[in-house]
Amino acid sequence: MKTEKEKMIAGELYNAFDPELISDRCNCRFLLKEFNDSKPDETELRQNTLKKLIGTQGNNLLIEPPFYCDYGSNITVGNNVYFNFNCVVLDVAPVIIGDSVLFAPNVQIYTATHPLDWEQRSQGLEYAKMIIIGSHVWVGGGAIICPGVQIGDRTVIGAGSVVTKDIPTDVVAAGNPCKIIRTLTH
Ligand SMILES: CC(=O)SCCNC(=O)CCNC(=O)[C@H](O)C(C)(C)COP(=O)(O)OP(=O)(O)OC[C@H]1O[C@@H](n2cnc3c(N)ncnc32)[C@H](O)[C@@H]1OP(=O)(O)O
Repeated sequence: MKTEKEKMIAGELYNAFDPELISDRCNCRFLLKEFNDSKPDETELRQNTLKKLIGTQGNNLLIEPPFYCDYGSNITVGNNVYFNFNCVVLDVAPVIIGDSVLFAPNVQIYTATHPLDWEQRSQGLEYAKMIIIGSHVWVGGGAIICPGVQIGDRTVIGAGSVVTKDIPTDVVAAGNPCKIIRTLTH
């Protein structure tokens, strides 16, 4: 039988108040506090904390505090990834980010979702859908990436967008809901 954690990662309905998950979130919050309370010149402390916090990371991950996430362990980032101030990643399901990706301030990445059926919601059951962001993507300030979305390589997402559906490679897309506004030729 699957544990609640295994169900969560697999995108199935799970109980978020399972003791193992509560403990994982608590550990994550201690690491976030250490990171977010660090001083600007405590580079080594920040890097060491990020190594413990983020599941898999390439070289040169740079995150401006404050940063928030649910588990950290479900985040995979490639090389040269940058998060500006106040980004939120609800990594209930995996969040996979490619190389050389820029996140402007206040970007929010939500894999977490809840049943639309109120009776299921009131039982405390929830689920999550994986998010994949390709390489060389730039996500503008305040954008919200909704559960299950994939964003293709080299694409630009405009500030304030709500990305509810997949966005292909090599486009500029913006708005709520986020739509392609032009194609990029390189
Ligand atoms: C790490 C960091 O990133 S820190 C920097 C933080 N900065 C940002 O977040 C800025 C993000 N930049 C944007 O959102 C820009 O508007 C861009 C990149 C999307 C502009 O892309 P361009 O292709 O140059 O779009 P352009 O300015 O020509 O606008 C084209 C149309 O899209 C609209 N548009 C542009 N940006 C947006 C947006 N964010 N939301 C909604 N509509 C938009 C324009 O109003 C215009 O509409 P119109 O044709 O009806 O007049």
